[in-house]
Amino acid sequence: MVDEAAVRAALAQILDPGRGTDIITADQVKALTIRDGQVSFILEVDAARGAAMEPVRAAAERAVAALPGVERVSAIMTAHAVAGAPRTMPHAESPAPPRPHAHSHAHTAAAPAAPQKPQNPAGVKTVIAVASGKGGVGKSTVAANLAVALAARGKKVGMLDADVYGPSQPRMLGVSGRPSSPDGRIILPHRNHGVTLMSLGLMVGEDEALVWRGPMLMGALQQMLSQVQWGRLDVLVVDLPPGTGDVQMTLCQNADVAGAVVVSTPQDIALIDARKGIDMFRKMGTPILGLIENMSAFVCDGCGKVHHPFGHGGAKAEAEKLGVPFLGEIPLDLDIRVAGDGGAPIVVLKPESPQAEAFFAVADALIASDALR
Ligand SMILES: Nc1ncnc2c1ncn2[C@@H]1O[C@H](COP(=O)(O)OP(=O)(O)OP(=O)(O)O)[C@@H](O)[C@H]1O
Repeated sequence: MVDEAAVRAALAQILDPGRGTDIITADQVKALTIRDGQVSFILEVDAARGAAMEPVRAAAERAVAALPGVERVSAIMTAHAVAGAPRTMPHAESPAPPRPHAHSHAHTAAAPAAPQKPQNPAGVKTVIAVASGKGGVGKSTVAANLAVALAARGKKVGMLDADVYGPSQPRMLGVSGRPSSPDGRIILPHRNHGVTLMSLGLMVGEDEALVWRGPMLMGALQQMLSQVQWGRLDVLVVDLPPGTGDVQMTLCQNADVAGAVVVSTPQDIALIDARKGIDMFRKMGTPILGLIENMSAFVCDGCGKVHHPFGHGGAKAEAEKLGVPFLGEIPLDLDIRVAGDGGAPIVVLKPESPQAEAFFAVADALIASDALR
């Protein structure tokens, strides 16, 4: 297994001729992620030298690919924010998305085309990502309730379940069965609770998705973005896998993401991870629409007292510190879990409940933001 130190050591051999130092010393390598032999990172470059840096990016990718235990490398360049400059310089990877059964293929570096702004799927006005730095903080629960709350407010809503390591939206939105494809290319999504849904879980089953390898996952995500007949949508909510990695990058390269909503519990450790997530989106040039504190307060059934099992207010304080909007608190509540796990989110099941109100408040905050105008 390759580790971070080995990857950094390999990258420290790569010189940026423009600066005269190696890319590690120049602190140009960001968001380094290693997962099961798959390495991804961002190479931060000066906007003016973007094209000239492609050989450096390719060399960095090759250096890491040569390390024992590395199966695939994905390095993308981002430019420092300069007014009017492109946000991300996509590399040309797998333009034709493989079918779900396609064999994994080695990643090869290719020269980038002129920087271009990624396009949203046909008919989709706005794409919003729901992310978390850490697993199990309730990101999918929040995404599902947010989607149905936005639909209840009159928006045309789609949900793309890109949580490829544990696609749970079919279960949460009460949908099952493989989507049909009349011509073998266009995929017809399911629809329930006013939300149009597509999930890798519907194509291959929750368990099978777990054993997929990076390139297949990336191809499947591209396929879900481009081949699903989403129809006209005001907003496509994308439920991302936890953490920072390939899926997040692939999404930002393949859609014009209006912004990311980051879900965290009030705990320190979850917040540290949320911070990393926020950092990655910022590096990708994706705006942060706000932070949501999930599992915030717990109202005891017996005594009616409010408890804070994971602490309280951490996300709000963190949002202030990071200068991102705080979108609201969602209580830790048995009904939220039972409803979500049963296929009808609490916003659908008990729309008048205080728990549903909490989700509606977040949806309203988003509707009021620039992203959904
Ligand atoms: N506010 C809440 N109150 C009670 N239970 C919750 C709440 N939020 C989420 N849960 C429950 O916690 C579990 C994990 O939630 P969920 O799957 O949404 O998390 P996740 O962050 O998407 O996880 P993963 O990253 O593993 O996909 C689920 O059983 C869900 O019903």
